[in-house]
Amino acid sequence: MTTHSNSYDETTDVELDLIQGGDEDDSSTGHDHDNHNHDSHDDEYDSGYDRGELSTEGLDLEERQALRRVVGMSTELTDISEVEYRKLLLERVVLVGVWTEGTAEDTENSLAELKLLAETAGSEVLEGVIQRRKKPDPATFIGSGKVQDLRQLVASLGADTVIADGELAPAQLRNLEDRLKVKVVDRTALILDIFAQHAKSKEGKAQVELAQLQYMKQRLRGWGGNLSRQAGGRVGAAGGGIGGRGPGETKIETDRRRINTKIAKLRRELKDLKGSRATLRQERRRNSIPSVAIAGYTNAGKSSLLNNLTGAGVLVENALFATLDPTTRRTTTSDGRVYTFTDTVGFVRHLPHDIVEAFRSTLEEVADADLLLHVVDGSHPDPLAQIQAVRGVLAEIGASDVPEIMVINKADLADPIALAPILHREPRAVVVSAHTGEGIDKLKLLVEASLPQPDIAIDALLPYDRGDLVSRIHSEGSVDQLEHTPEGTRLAARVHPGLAGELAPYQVAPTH
Ligand SMILES: Nc1nc2c(ncn2[C@@H]2O[C@H](COP(=O)(O)OP(=O)(O)OP(=O)(O)O)[C@@H](O)[C@H]2O)c(=O)[nH]1
Repeated sequence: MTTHSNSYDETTDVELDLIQGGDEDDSSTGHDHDNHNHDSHDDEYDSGYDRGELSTEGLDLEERQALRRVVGMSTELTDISEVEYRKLLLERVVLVGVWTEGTAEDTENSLAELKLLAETAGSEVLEGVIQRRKKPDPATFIGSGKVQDLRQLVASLGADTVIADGELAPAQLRNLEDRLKVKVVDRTALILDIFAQHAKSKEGKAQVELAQLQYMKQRLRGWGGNLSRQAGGRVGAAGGGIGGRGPGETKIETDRRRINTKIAKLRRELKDLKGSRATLRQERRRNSIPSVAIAGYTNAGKSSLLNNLTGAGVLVENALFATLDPTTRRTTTSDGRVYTFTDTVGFVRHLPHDIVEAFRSTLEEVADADLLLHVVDGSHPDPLAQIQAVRGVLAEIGASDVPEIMVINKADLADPIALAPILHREPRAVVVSAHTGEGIDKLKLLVEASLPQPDIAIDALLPYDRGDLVSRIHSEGSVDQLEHTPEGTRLAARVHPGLAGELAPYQVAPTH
């Protein structure tokens, strides 16, 4: 990403324009690998089309009326072209970050990622500003002088939202809103908002709502008397724009007690849902079906990899956090043993703690797995930072001990020279492309070799009415010899302990 200023002065506040509008070359933003091209102010709404998120179906009556008021039309919503519609729904956003540690590039990468997050949430990013400071200003995040500059910038661009690249304390948020006169959102609220948009299952929705309520509860006091955050109060992709989706103002402004009651109710619901998920997992475990979890940074290509490995047909989107609900697919090893792949929620730098907590039961899929495929986007400018962020979350959910294979994806886009340091550090890494299929066979072999092996030798004679056990030996174990005798099927095989127990009555030789 190109910046307008090279003068990173340690002592003074330096403002960097990161995201350039209008005529600037988009390649300068350094993340065109994602095919996002939203920098222009006046066109380019195409990636929204790709994600198919322009459906007007989700709008309720109030939103339809609001939209009609805005365009001054008495016709039906469907008369408005999709592009017009999209323009009306976009929040016009200015990003602001504080560079306190690391290199300028780290801060720029973080802001570039914030831009993708904002676009995923359905915003149009007009400008990005970074201020060099020793630490964020406790009152206003950026220095008070810079707040004035930002206010002018916001006014001149006609922005309606400012997104801070960090988690704002309630007072910082209130002060910034007071001074900037527009809505202010932080990175955490933005991520929660994306999760709210993408949650599909009952469990996913409950998890997101729980995380949002926790976030809001801590900020109850900070929000009194500020700009309205009434859900549906402005035209937004799903009502209310960033920070307005999910539980709206009505819930927030009542009182802490009501929020606590709701939190308790959600926790109970989640406990029940967790129970059924655990039963399924136990069932898999009882049958000793090995499980492989696919984890990694958001947009690394986890769903694409699952599709390539299993033909799962899972939706793949060039959007952050497209998958929130775990998807499990069965597959077989080359010698016919059944095992599963589970694709789960993507990770991101500074994944809000409330999210990790709320998604704990989902993330336990990863902690419980026999093997972990850690997918890395090999074409990303800073894959090592992503690897670090993922490992941080893995540690937080107790999954550090799960044996891991690192899968460096998007080999078709990646620069082999840039991958060298990762391959050096991660000797078990496999380079693949979920798109071209490069490296996938090698990965499959490595996965098969890393699965827990059935290791109890049996020699059983199974009567012909126990064909069910014969097929289980085939799918769960490894058959060495098979013979059809007048009394039944005689099998020498290696199986897992659970199956060995069930076969005990049919043993013709002691186990060893
Ligand atoms: N060129 C290229 N693009 C890929 C490859 N694998 C995935 N992609 C693209 O990367 C984007 C993200 O892919 P997904 O499979 O949805 O990634 P994910 O990790 O499941 O994403 P989240 O669910 O958002 O965390 C999509 O646009 C894919 O088409 C690859 O091997 N090569």
